[in-house]
Amino acid sequence: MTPVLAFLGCGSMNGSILRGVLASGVPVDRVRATVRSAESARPLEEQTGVRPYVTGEDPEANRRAAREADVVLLGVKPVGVLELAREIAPALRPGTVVASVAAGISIAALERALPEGQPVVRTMPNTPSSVRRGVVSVTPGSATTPEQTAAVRRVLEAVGTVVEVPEEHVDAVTGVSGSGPAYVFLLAEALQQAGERMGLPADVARVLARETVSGAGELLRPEDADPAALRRAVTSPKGTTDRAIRTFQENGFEDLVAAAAQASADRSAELTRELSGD
Ligand SMILES: NC(=O)C1=CN([C@@H]2O[C@H](COP(=O)(O)OP(=O)(O)OC[C@H]3O[C@@H](n4cnc5c(N)ncnc54)[C@H](O)[C@@H]3O)[C@@H](O)[C@H]2O)C=CC1
Ligand SMILES: O=C(O)[C@@H]1CCC=N1
Repeated sequence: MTPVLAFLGCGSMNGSILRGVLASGVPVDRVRATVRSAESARPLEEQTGVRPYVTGEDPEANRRAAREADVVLLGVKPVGVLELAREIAPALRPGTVVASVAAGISIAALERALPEGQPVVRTMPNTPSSVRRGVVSVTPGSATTPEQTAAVRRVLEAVGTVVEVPEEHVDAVTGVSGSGPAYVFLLAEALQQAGERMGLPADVARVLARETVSGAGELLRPEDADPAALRRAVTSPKGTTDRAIRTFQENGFEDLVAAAAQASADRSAELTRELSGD
């Protein structure tokens, strides 16, 4: 039997996982969702068929969804996660697994906010989950059994690739794949701007940039795809790409990407100190 999944706080990230889960064939009646207002509820219901519980109309909304769930996914902004955990604590059954998608909320902090022994899984997903092309890390809590971790893995495997990591690696995962889609979109924006600067009409530059980034992504899709080999296949010796790649490298492209990923990871660690108290 498919477990009942409750998406508490259904914005960008939890909404992406919810959409991916439904696209994988999980029936709507196995899904619960909560949002704050009727304005957010309407588009979610229209797009997914899930009728969310609205916290602004029903103060019991989060507890109601949590009570009905086998797996709860906490999807509010980091600053609200522990408060939400404390709010739903009285409604949880002992075996309900509480998964958090939040940056900066440690397993210890989450466990302190929940009833003793409550199974917890910390995850770091990304938004391509909505089209079932996410990649997500999972880290089980101290009271979480392998079966309970497997239950969360099954939910997330429906929306992408799952890796299990120790908690000390979560900041780095955040720097690479949690924030990573934004780096790729930034590249698409920059390519579009470059096209426009060279005189292309905006609509042409836009389609060239979008299709280049998403088409290149498709080539990377097979498990054995090698980005360096794919790059070499575009790069003729002394040709146009060779000149462009040299320009990237002479201007510190790899170091820039490493610094950006590190900045995301550092912010994740900083959030943990600010919000989790450990
Ligand atoms: N956006 C992303 O690409 C990623 C986000 N995350 C994590 O996901 C979490 C959510 O981030 P986003 O989805 O970007 O933010 P968001 O603002 O789009 O979504 C949060 C949603 O929760 C709702 N909400 C707030 N308080 C609530 C409450 N008490 N009860 C019910 N709903 C409530 C808000 O109205 C909003 O719709 C964060 O903790 C973030 O660290 C993790 C990985 C990637
Ligand atoms: O920007 C953020 O803080 C969240 C976490 C990873 C991606 N988005």
